[in-house]
Amino acid sequence: MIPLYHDFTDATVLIFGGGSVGARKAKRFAAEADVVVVSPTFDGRFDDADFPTVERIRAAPTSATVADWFDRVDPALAVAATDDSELNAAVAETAADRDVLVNRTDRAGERSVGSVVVPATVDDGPVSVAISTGGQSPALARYLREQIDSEIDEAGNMAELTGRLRAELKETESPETRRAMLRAVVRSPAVWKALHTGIANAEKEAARVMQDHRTGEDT
Ligand SMILES: C[C@@]1(CC(=O)O)c2cc3[nH]c(cc4nc(cc5[nH]c(cc(n2)[C@H]1CCC(=O)O)[C@@](C)(CC(=O)O)[C@@H]5CCC(=O)O)C(CC(=O)O)=C4CCC(=O)O)c(CCC(=O)O)c3CC(=O)O
Ligand SMILES: NC(=O)C1=CN([C@@H]2O[C@H](COP(=O)(O)OP(=O)(O)OC[C@H]3O[C@@H](n4cnc5c(N)ncnc54)[C@H](O)[C@@H]3O)[C@@H](O)[C@H]2O)C=CC1
Repeated sequence: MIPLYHDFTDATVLIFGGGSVGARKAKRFAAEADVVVVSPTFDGRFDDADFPTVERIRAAPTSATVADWFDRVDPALAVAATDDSELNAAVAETAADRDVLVNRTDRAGERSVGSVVVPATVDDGPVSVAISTGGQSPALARYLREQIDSEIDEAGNMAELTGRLRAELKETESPETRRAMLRAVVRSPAVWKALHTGIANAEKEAARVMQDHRTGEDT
């Protein structure tokens, strides 16, 4: 399995199963995609006040009718999240036939081409860290996510700050100098510390680090 980030803007994700797992995946994908959930029953968390907008269709597809739902919805990704492993298998098979990505939630191994796993993720602004245990231990993925979450405080602001500096330095510096300066800024404890007190302070500290670097001083 090779990690990739996939853009789901304007794409549809079709989820079979409206239980707790279907709800978790629906919430995840609704951050970007149009989500359609097909299920005879829906978990209470679909009614939570902060639950994103998803289309709920009350129906119980069978292995014979799964393909009709693919025709109707034309998804970029299908999620098999029912508690019926035969139906989940039919979803995976139909997706494979149509070159549609598939996330099978009731399987940790025996994946086929086009299958994806949903990692545990930490987001901070434009920064996102994804953790997979290769399907071995989702509980560990969750634990590591919690650890990393507290460790990358301010990473989003650091990304925005160095993103801006990077654009500026592209105009003025050689690639070698730019790389050395940006590496120095993201490694500077003083810049990380300054981020906690506001972006303006961090900008000043970064300018100092870059200047020190330009004149060859130790940063
Ligand atoms: C293969 C994968 C397929 C996929 O869903 O993409 C998969 C499969 C299975 N999960 C199972 C169980 C649990 N899953 C979680 C939690 C998460 N599971 C997620 C992903 C994945 N789960 C993919 C692999 C990711 C990887 O590579 O590590 C996370 C990371 C992302 C998300 O789902 O959003 C999310 C944490 C989100 C977060 O908190 O950040 C917990 C922990 C908990 O709930 O506290 C438990 C109970 C403890 C345990 O069993 O470990 C079972 C057994 C079901 C049964 O008992 O029948 C199967 C099927 C099987 O193992 O056969
Ligand atoms: N990947 C993961 O992170 C996890 C995966 N699982 C797996 O996911 C499966 C679902 O787990 P939960 O959501 O907790 O179960 P659940 O029992 O809460 O939900 C199952 C849902 O599937 C629906 N369903 C049943 N037949 C259907 C059909 N023919 N078409 C569409 N929907 C149908 C049910 O109405 C229900 O809403 C479990 O069987 C388990 O194997 C469980 C825990 C975590």
